[in-house]
Amino acid sequence: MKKGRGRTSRIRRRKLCTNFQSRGDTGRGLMSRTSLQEGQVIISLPESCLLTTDTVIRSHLGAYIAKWQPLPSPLLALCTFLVAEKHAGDRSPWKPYLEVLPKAYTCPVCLEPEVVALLPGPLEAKAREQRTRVRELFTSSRGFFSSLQPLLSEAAASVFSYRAFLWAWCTVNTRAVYMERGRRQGLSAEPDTCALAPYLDLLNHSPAVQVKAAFNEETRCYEIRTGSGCRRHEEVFICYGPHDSRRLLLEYGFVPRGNPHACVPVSQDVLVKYLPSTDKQMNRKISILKDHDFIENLTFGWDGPSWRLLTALKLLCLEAGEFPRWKKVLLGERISETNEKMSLDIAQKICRYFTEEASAMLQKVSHMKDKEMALIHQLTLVETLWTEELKILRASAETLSGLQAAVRDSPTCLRSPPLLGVAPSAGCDA
Ligand SMILES: C[S@@+](CC[C@H](N)C(=O)[O-])C[C@H]1O[C@@H](n2cnc3c(N)ncnc32)[C@H](O)[C@@H]1O
Repeated sequence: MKKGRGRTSRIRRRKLCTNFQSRGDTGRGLMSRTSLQEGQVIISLPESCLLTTDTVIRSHLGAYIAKWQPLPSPLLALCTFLVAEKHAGDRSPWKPYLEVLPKAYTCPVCLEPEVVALLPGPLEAKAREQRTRVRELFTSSRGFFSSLQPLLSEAAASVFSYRAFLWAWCTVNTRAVYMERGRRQGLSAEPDTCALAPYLDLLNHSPAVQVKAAFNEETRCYEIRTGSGCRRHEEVFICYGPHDSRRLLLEYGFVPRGNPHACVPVSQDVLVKYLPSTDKQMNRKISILKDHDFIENLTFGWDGPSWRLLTALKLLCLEAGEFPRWKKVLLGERISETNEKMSLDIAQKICRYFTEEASAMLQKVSHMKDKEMALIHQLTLVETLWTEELKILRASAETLSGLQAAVRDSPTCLRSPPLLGVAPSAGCDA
C-alpha cells in the first residue's frame, strides 16, 4: 500500500482538516525548502505580479471607473475587478490566481446570524457593524455594477450578486498586503493601501515571528524578510500584527491557539456593575478614567489582569477620604491596604463572571453543534474562541488569587506596580 493512502492516514488527514477548519484555516501555507537566516528575503514579488488599483484602472474596467460618479473607492475597485475577472473565466489572465483563492471564508461577515449571536458581546457588535458596512457598500454600488453590463456575458445583477461581492471583499480583507500609495485618478480619496500579492498571500500568521514587509522602490518588488530565521522544511510564517484573537477572527476569520496577545477585555458597563452603587463619586471617577484614557483596553491576559485594569479598579475603589489622591493611583502608587484588597476582589469577581459566561456559552455552542450539523465549522470556530478565553480567565483567576494572598499575608511589603508610562509585560493593552 502506498504511503498516505490507507485508512489510518485518511482518518489522520480528515482530523487534520477538521482541526484546521475549526480554527478557520484552509490548512494551506508555505514551507521553506532551505533554512532561512535572519534578515534573509523570504519572498520577492515583482510589481507586475501585484494586483493593485493600477491593475484595475489599466484593465477594461478602467474606462467605466473613469466615467462613474460618485468615484468608486479603491476597495470597491479591487472587489469589482475580482468579481469581473472570476466571471471572465478562461479569458482572465488572473485565472491561475483566482483558482487557488479560497472558495469561502470564515470572517464573521460570512457567518450565519445564529452563530454571530454566540460571539462575545463586543465582538458580536463589531461583526454586525462589519456586515452592515459590507451590505451598504454592495447596495450603494449596484448602479456602478450595472454600468459594467457591456463587459459581461450575463446580467450584471447575477454576476455581481451579494455572494460574489462578499467573496471578493473577504479576499481583499484577509489576503491583501499593506502598500500605501497616493490617490489614483478616477478613484475616491479613501486610502489606497491594499495590494493582492499572489503566492506571497499563502503565508500564514504566527505571533512568534518577526518580519519586515514592504515594497522595495529600488528593486520594484514587494519583499518579505524574516527577522527570526526558519529551519529547512518548516512552515514559514509572517506576523499579521500583534493582534488579539477577537481581532484575528474579525479581520482574518481564524482563532489561533495559545496566542500570547489574546485577552479578554473588560468594558465600562461590566466595571461599573461590580462597584458599590452607593458611591457618590462614581461619575467623577469614570470621567477621570475617560480623561486619562483609562477606560478602554482594560483586559485579562495570560499573565493576569493587566496593569491598566488594576489601576482603573484601584481608582474606582478609592474611599471618599482617599479620593483626592487619585493622581497617585494613576502614577502607580499604593494608596491603602483596603484599596488594594478591594480592587483585587472586584477583579476576581469580574473574572469569575466572565468565566461563568464563557462556560455557559461553550455549553450552548456544544448543544448547537449536536443539532446544526451544517454549521459545525462555524460553531467550532466560535467554540475555539471561547475555549481560549476560558483558559485566559482561569490563568488570570490564579494570578489574582496569588495577589490576594500576598495582600492578606504581607500587606506592607507589597511591591508597587510599575510607574505610569512603563509598558506592562503582557496583554493587548500595552
Ligand atoms: C494570507 S492568507 C494565508 C494563506 C491561507 N492559509 C490560504 O490557504 O490561502 C490568510 C488566511 O489564512 C488563514 N490563517 C493564517 N494564519 C493562520 C493561523 N495561524 N491559524 C489558522 N489560520 C490561519 C486565515 O484563514 C487567514 O484569513
